[in-house]
Amino acid sequence: MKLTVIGCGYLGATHAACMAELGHDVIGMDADMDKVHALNSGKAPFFERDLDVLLAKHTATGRLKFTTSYAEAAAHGALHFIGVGTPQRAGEDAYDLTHLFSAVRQLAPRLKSPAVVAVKSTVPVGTAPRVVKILKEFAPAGDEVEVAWNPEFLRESFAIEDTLRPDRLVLGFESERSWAEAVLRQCFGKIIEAGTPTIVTDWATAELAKASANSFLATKISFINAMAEVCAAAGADVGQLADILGHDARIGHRGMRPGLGFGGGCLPKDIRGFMARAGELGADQALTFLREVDAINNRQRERMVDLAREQLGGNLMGKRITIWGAAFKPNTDDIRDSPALAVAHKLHELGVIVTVTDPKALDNARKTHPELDYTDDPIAAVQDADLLLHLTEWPQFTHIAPHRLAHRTATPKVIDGRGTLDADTWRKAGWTVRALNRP
Ligand SMILES: NC(=O)c1ccc[n+]([C@@H]2O[C@H](COP(=O)([O-])OP(=O)(O)OC[C@H]3O[C@@H](n4cnc5c(N)ncnc54)[C@H](O)[C@@H]3O)[C@@H](O)[C@H]2O)c1
Ligand SMILES: O=c1ccn([C@@H]2O[C@H](COP(=O)(O)OP(=O)(O)O[C@H]3O[C@H](CO)[C@@H](O)[C@H](O)[C@H]3O)[C@@H](O)[C@H]2O)c(=O)[nH]1
Repeated sequence: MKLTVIGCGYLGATHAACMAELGHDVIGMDADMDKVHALNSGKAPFFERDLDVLLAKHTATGRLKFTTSYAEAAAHGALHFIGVGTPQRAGEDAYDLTHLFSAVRQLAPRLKSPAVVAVKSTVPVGTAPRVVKILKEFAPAGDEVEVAWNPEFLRESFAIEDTLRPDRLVLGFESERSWAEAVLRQCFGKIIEAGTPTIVTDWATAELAKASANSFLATKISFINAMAEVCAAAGADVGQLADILGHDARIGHRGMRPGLGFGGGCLPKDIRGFMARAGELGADQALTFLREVDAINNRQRERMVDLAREQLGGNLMGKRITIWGAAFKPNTDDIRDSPALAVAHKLHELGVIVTVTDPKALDNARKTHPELDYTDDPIAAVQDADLLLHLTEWPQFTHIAPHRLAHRTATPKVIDGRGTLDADTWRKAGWTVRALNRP
């Protein structure tokens, strides 16, 4: 099939490459010329495992190319996925849908023959009819342009795997057995034939599927972090507690790792956007628990700063703290709402000399946080440090032998914010070890 993907960021570039991998003839369209240039030369403009391999493979075969031109995109085939960003509005909880409506507004006048516009961006429930209204008003093909809602559940760092082998496919349409459904079933044919649960539903349910999935995931993380706070107060071990809970198949071990909490371009803004939308719908009471989920999450960052202060004898001013981690989680260069950088920034504000290291996210971090010091080498980073904070659990950090570090520091003290360092080994290597919310 000939199809396009409009918006080629973390989601869209991955989707475009994976659609080519499925055998489709794909044009990715993005407003950012530098991104398009990188993608056309077979390079991802961000770090996602194996994406470069897929991009190089399919830009070479000619099955995948990228453009900044809406005209070129609109003229290429009849299926247009939209994956532009839907960030949080500055100073508000609600979504900023400017990019989405702008993309639809620019695509619409160029749709001269029947087409399907399949939206993947995460949105507040009730957005689909607003997209339809723009298409009806501006697309020459009018009613022959159908809208499908195809929420995306991929996780960064597993983006290709999650796109090609998703847990489920959700396809939302205005009516049963529409042309749009046939088109999307053809597009995802290989995935559907592989036995992927495929749920065909209405627009609103498809939109809500995404908001509620991310709310559940965020709640699970904040639940275990709330338990961690209680464990800390009661002298219990939250690591063992999480393990015990996870053996109950109804709870499960996944997505319940206690620590510094969630960040990234999705969970934080999606729970806030969901609350804002519920408020508009008069259903705000239903989601007040998400306010607490958000508060528990943000509190872990404050607790980390408090623990750092405590480890430094109550005084942060002028101290040197090294932070392992800038990305919001390992195996990505994404620093959107990164818990590690939030802690780094707060410590800097409190007068600490902060040095940050990360295997992939330093370029991004330097742009948004020029106030911090950076170094590529996690071992050199601890030179003369009064305290080391392990805030993003990259395997590169976990694999460093602590005896190689202790003598470099001013005082060999570490706080593990992700619970993945082997405390015994570190203690044997001469370190004072603390973990967030653990005795
Ligand atoms: N990143 C993820 O893991 C993920 C997973 C599932 C869903 N989502 C959702 O997907 C959407 C995109 O997220 P992302 O992380 O890829 O964001 P991103 O910021 O990485 O990418 C968005 C891209 O859209 C482009 N863009 C913006 N306005 C445009 C326009 N008018 N025309 C063409 N291109 C335009 C930007 O240049 C950028 O490259 C969001 O709604 C997000 O919530 C993201
Ligand atoms: O047990 C856990 C699991 C995750 N996290 C943190 O939670 C955040 C989010 O992690 P993860 O869900 O792996 O990353 P994302 O790539 O943000 O993916 C989420 O957000 C995407 C965008 O909406 C969705 O598509 C995915 O299904 C959803 O998992 C990160 O900061 C993690 O460090 C924890 O603290 N404990």
